[in-house]
Amino acid sequence: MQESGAADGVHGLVVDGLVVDGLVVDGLVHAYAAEPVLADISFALPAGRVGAIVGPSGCGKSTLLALVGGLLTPARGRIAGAFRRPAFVFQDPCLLPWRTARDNIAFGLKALPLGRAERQRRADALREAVGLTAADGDKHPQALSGGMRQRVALARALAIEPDLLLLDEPFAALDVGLRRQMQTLVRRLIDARGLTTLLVTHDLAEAVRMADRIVVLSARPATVAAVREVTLPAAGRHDGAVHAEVSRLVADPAVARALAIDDTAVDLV
Ligand SMILES: Nc1ncnc2c1ncn2[C@@H]1O[C@H](COP(=O)(O)OP(=O)(O)OP(=O)(O)O)[C@@H](O)[C@H]1O
Repeated sequence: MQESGAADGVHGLVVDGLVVDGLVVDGLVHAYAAEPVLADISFALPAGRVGAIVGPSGCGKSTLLALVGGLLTPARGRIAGAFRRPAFVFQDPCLLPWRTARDNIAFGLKALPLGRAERQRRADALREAVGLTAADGDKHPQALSGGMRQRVALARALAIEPDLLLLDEPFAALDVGLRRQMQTLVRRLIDARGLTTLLVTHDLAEAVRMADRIVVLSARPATVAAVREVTLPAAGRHDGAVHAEVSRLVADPAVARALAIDDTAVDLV
């Protein structure tokens, strides 16, 4: 692989003479001090698709996401893609407690050359898109439920019109019913924007519900144990179909080995 277009700030990759459009992670290695975390990570994600990263606890999933989003610098390897504006959503919504929901959503827009009225207009449109009422928009975070706070965090991430969305266990703190609602909502918002998205999750069913491609990491120091396509159409991810797809994945020896799944653990996913 060779990089192209670096001079104009666009980092496409040329593979066999073709420019690859999307995210390419190539031979990534990372360590914290002397502790190796990622040993050799390579995978690609086509533009506009959703990738999920799954793997055993502590294998380096969040570290990989932070590297892709530019929060950390890899010891070796590279990340390529024509992305200029990544946005993160974490498990903790990290809202400013002294600002209303609407102002939290509008916060990132302060960096753009927009007047206050336009910032508020955009924030209101996103507030509505994530299912919050005008009255919710006037509330401070402590007056919102956990699910509502996560909707604000999502709207804030989308407000900057990112070209890469990075989701780190965004629904892990929500109860099951709410998690399903949020998975459906987020996938709909991603599809409407054609937004390239990488999701870290410990939940294989969530990966199947939301992603087009699943990257399975091994235990630390992590390598890529398997990359699997989700074969369900985005519109057909009802519980039965998701369960069947999860069963197919856990029966896959490379996936099962990496996630340390045996027959007795299938019901846990
Ligand atoms: N800032 C840091 N400094 C030192 N070590 C770190 C740091 N962040 C993470 N680690 C260590 O790196 C390893 C990978 O952590 P990371 O959070 O990336 O894994 P993970 O797969 O996302 O974990 P989990 O499934 O538990 O959420 C862990 O051993 C963790 O303790």
